[in-house]
Amino acid sequence: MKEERVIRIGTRESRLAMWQAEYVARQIRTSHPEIKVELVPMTTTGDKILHRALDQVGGKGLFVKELDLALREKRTDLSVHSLKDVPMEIPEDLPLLAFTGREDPRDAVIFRDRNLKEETGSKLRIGTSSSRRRIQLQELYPNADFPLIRGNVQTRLQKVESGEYDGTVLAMAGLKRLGLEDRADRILEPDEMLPAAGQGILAIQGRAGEDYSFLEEIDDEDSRAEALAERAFIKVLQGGCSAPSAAYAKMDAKTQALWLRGMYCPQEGMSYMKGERKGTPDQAEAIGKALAESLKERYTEGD
Ligand SMILES: NCc1[nH]cc(CCC(=O)O)c1CC(=O)O
Repeated sequence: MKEERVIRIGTRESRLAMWQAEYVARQIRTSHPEIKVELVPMTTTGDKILHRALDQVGGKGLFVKELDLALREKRTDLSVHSLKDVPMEIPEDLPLLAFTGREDPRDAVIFRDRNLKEETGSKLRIGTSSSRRRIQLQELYPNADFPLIRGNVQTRLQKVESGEYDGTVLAMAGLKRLGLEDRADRILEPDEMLPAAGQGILAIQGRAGEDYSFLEEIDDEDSRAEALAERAFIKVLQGGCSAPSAAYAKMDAKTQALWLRGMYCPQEGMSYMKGERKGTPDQAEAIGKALAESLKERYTEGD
């Protein structure tokens, strides 16, 4: 008798991370009913340190280290991540194998009271821990304060509900996955708030040199091109890891052109610059690099 293949998926324990891992598990089971898929939930260092901005305690890598170790020790076979939390440098032995179809890439503002969304001139307290969100929010709510807020999606929503903050910003992708999209009081279009690289896409990571052909049905070509362009852009600009940056690429379904928009700001407090560039999906990384270089150049020329 053929032995049953078991695939164990490592995931963070938050409700959002668990939903995402279960989503990938379901997709594998659907396209490969012969495979048994199990989740292996883990607490990561990033989840334990809740009182400081991530920028200050080591960045995105904190959410990934424990999952990487589990893959290397073969306690798991795959990790599922929100691509936006995956560092730009990936260890060679643990490649990203597949990218899921993109969920809503936009951000949304959630207010204590829905009417506050019109109060663009008021001194609101809008909690965020992301410099990308903060510097773009400043344009929309110029008189607001942006105190630090940490915790998972539900915790942040509770902190707004309790009145600790007047509002916060969350990704639509997370809200939708958790069935909380009703909470979005003001959805921000990419022109108003350029998303983080990878926002809305799930990345599936595994060990180099193993057979992961069962992921073929999951891997989404458009997401892959968008992810590569966005991440190539950020990689060029990542001098200090706390530099605010944003990148959003979109495959045009009709023309099959790949559009990339990016934001560059060398350091919070300095002015930022946005630009865009178009190409074909096979040029994804080149487009990202080229846009980053050109924004850098324009910036230093004082344009
Ligand atoms: N930093 C936490 C995080 N990582 C990914 C998402 C949303 C889901 C996604 O982008 O796919 C969130 C929550 C948020 O920023 O609101």
